[in-house]
Amino acid sequence: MKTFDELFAELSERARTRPEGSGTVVALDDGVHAQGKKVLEEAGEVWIAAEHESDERLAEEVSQLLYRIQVLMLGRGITLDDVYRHL
Ligand SMILES: N=c1c2ncn([C@@H]3O[C@H](COP(=O)(O)OP(=O)(O)OP(=O)(O)O)[C@@H](O)[C@H]3O)c2ncn1[C@@H]1O[C@H](COP(=O)(O)O)[C@@H](O)[C@H]1O
Repeated sequence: MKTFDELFAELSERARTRPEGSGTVVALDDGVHAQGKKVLEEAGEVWIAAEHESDERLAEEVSQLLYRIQVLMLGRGITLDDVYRHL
């Protein structure tokens, strides 16, 4: 189990060290356009799960959306503080 901040730290490290086999490295190399499409896709899956699926499935879809949001943030080079300033 990990928090939002811990996942961001882990993904930042993946971006820095680019380990072989990392899906995050591939997603970052795909660029911001593809990263944005993934955010939209996952957001749609969250919506569908919220209306039609179990709490467990919804939680899983939300986790994937949070992951895709973080990949997009890293793709654009913004930090958690850049976002938290607006909360
Ligand atoms: N939390 C996640 C996470 N959530 C979602 N995903 C990716 O998103 C996919 C699910 O999204 P989709 O619904 O688009 O599934 P899919 O269509 O079957 O997958 P694709 O063909 O689109 O890749 C998963 O198969 C993962 O590839 C994640 N990939 C990685 N993480 C975490 O990120 C960290 C770094 O991971 P790596 O970079 O892979 O080492 C680790 O802690 C992982 O647990």
